[in-house]
Amino acid sequence: MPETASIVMPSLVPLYPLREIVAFPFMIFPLFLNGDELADFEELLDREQYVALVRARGEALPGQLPPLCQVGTLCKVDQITRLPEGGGKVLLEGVVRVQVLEVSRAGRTLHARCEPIHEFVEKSLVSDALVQSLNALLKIALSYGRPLPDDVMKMIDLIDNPARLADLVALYVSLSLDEQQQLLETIDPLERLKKVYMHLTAEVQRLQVKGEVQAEVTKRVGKSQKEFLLREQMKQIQEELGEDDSRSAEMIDLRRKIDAAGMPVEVRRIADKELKRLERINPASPEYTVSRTYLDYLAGMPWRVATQDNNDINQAETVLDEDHYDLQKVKERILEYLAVRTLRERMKGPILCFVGPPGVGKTSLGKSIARALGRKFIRMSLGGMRDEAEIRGHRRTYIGALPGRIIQEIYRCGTNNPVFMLDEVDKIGLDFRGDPASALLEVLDPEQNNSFTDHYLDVPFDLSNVMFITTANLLDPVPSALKDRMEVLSLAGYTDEEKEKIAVRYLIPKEVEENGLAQTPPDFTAAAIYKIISDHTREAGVRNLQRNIASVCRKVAKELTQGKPHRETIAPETVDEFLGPRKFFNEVAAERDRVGVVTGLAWTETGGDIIFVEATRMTGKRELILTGSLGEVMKESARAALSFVRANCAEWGIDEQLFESSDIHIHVPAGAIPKDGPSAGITMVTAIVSLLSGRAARRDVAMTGEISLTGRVLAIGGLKEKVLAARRAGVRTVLAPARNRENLEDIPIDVQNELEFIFVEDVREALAAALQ
Ligand SMILES: Nc1ncnc2c1ncn2[C@@H]1O[C@H](COP(=O)(O)OP(=O)(O)OP(=O)(O)O)[C@@H](O)[C@H]1O
Repeated sequence: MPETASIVMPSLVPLYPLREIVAFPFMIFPLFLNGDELADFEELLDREQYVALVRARGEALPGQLPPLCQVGTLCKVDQITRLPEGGGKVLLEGVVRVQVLEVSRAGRTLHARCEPIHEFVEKSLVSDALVQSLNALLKIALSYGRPLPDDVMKMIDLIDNPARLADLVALYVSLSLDEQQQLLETIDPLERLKKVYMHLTAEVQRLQVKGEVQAEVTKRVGKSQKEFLLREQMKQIQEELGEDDSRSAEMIDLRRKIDAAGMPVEVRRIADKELKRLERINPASPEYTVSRTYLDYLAGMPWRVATQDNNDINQAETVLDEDHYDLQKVKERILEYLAVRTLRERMKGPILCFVGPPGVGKTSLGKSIARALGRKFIRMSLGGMRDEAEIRGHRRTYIGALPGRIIQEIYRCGTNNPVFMLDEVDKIGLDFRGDPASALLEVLDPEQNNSFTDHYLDVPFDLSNVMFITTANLLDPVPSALKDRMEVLSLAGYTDEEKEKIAVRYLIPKEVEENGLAQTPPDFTAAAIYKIISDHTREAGVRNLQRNIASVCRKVAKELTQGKPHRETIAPETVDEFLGPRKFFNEVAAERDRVGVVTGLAWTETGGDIIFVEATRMTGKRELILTGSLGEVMKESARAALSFVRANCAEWGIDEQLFESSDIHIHVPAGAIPKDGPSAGITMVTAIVSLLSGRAARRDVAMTGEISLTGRVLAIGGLKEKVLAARRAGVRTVLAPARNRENLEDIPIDVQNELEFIFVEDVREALAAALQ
């Protein structure tokens, strides 16, 4: 590169106006010219080696000089290359700044009288600091992505002349043509260096902001792209590690399931997060199974799957009638319930609760409701449930944790609006592991169950479309908070006649079909059915009746396959033959009347039953002994009975002294079965009076009623069940509280006709009727 000091300027130099660039000293640059321009340029040079390149701020007006700047750069022409497509490339090298003193035109060429601008730089602390700062700043710009060729960077490192450094760096800072020209015109090198420094600082700031914006944009826009890339990379890593494709296939499958599950947004977010976690877990670790099972549950829950309801009430009525005999009141109430549900889209209505002894059709009514509505049916027993987690599930932090039974059943059934029958709400327990009843309340309460949160699932699931129905054998033990939310429908039990009809219309066809006898159905005679009912079953419902019919059918099937003659008719003798000796006897009819033994009527889980209250007396010290698994209430009613008899003993000719010298023992046999309730009061009074007065009690008179200390007889519950039990046991007369007279209408007419009913207000009336 020529040194500026060595240049001897000719008096006139060719001048070439530049429009698109500003030429700087030390700059090596090409100038591309078309054919005409090249011809002009060559004419201009006319064997000269130097040319002054000066910026023109616009086109020349005809006959005038172009508007030229005052400062330009004297350049050396290194090479002219003609290009094949026409025109050419002139390679130039900046030598020195020149001040243009005068311009002259000769034809199409310009010449100028110029003066070189010599720069003298004295090195100083300021110039050193500026050079260093500029160097450092350049490196920062470089780190922000400002492109700078390696050799230029090296060159910059070597230059310690501020004037040259300023000119060189100026070439690599983004500047407008005007800014470049200004720099060219700044003669003081330190001043120029400062300006370059300012421009570079501004550029670094721009780069920094641009970098931040870009990073933000990349973060947002590129997230999915990044995920894609990462996933691809992971796939490659897995392949290299030899992990087979089945895992990625499993993930794809799981993702597809999650996509198809129709989860609410919040749940979807959790599922996606869990899936990402799963992808990172080693499939051999137990954690993998835990996470996988959880995702299976999330994806498998019927978030949006529901069956279409059939709202045709007439059709529902037909289904209920098809499946069940009688039960008019209950069916009527069910239909009303369904009708209201149809009219009101989202009924926050009561939960139906079927109460009654086993085998009266509670479960099968639930099934029929599901069939009528076209919904799926789930049945779940709450009996003996003590742990809240059985309903609400365990948190996933527990090893082997699973959702509660409610969510499990919904998951299994695959729709979010099944008919869900919760059996035995009266048997639900409570202990240190929590209160399942309160968890159940959350499930059943229409106010809260649209966001039921199972501990395992840990996200809310809407149970408000589920139709819950509960069943219980007895209503009393049902927790009152639950009772409040339920509408109770009682199913009391059947008379023998009803049972016979149920057998003929429903149970026998069902069992015949079940046992493969549809082609050759045996004909059960009415007498045979009655025989099964009275000799082989003692129940309020028809469960055992169905079992015995099934047993008969199996035996017929066995004979048929053994090639024995086909039994076309099942007569009472056939029943004897197939089912063996009778299992139940008419205790009451068979027994003789005794002193101190009285027939009572009790209401138990299995319906009504007869009990015997026995009283006996020993010499002693006025002690009352009570045995037979009696509950507290029953014990109290025994004490009240004794007090009443003692207070009024003269009425029945009993010596008061007898109480002073006696211990009285009251026992209620079937001692293993717990008994409770106040309704045996009247029976206890009768047993004590019978014992102490020596008058035998009529065995075929059965009684029920609570007593007050004055002898008033108070109302009791479950009269229908008790009456049916009395009839089964062969009782002829039923003594009941006068206040229960209205319940008589629940009792079938044929039963009413068969039994004598005595409604009493005072226990004395009962004594008169029962004692001989
Ligand atoms: N009124 C009826 N008409 C026709 N079949 C009946 C009737 N009542 C009961 N059944 C039949 O008796 C059988 C037992 O009934 P189900 O299982 O519904 O009793 P449940 O009351 O639910 O007993 P549990 O309390 O033990 O669950 C079923 O096969 C049912 O179809």
